[in-house]
Amino acid sequence: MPTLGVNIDHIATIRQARRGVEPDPVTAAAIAELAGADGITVHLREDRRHIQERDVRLLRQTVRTHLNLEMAATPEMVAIALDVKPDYITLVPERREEITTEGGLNVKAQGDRLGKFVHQLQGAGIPVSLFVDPETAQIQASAKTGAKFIELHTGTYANAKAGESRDRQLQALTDGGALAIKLGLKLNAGHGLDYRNTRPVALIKGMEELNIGHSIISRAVLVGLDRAVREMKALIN
Ligand SMILES: CC(=O)[C@@H](O)[C@H](O)COP(=O)(O)O
Ligand SMILES: NCC(=O)COP(=O)(O)O
Repeated sequence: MPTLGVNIDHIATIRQARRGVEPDPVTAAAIAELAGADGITVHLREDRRHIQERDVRLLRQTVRTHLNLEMAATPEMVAIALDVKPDYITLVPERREEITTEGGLNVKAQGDRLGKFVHQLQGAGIPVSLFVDPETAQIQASAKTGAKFIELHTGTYANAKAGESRDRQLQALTDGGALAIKLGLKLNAGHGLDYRNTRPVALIKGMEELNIGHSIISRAVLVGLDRAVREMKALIN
């Protein structure tokens, strides 16, 4: 069965709403690890909307499992990554105006450019994963870059209506996973996975790690609310 990488970006999103110090994603990472997370994932976006450089540097010192740094393929981000040295890097596409990641990298069109980043990072001892849609051409192009992993973008599957449409997306993930493994790539998946749609993806043959954030943090807020209100009430009375 795959391991679970917990994405803690969404803790930082709440912190950044007030530009304050809480909730601290570094503390969240430790709690996630104590609960059994196999890895911690953070996406240092170019616009720094949630995770900050300070978080990544502290997490590098505190994470006891493994640290997956998601980032855009740019010279600025590569310089940070080479300095911090996460356990692996996932290169993702970024558009400033997007609410969340909307799809995979176009490795087919940008293979040479991405291959240079892969070479530089892996040459420094940091394995690289490419975040791609489950499409044959993208997976074949990913293998050609020399990247060790791909992460299949599960967002389209997660957003599909349950039934035929979702089944088609699951089949695309299954076929994409089989191709990746045939080409010698290690296989991760993530984006939009939740308590209802994750199990079928976890069962895909050869799946190594699922990176899941938004649904876990959303549930944490709701299951933790009862206790938080009771604690405040006890303090007031
Ligand atoms: C690539 C990916 O799927 C994650 O980075 C996810 O997008 C994190 O959440 P945000 O899109 O809110 O940064
Ligand atoms: N790469 C996917 C990820 O890290 C988590 O995505 P989400 O569960 O927050 O949508």
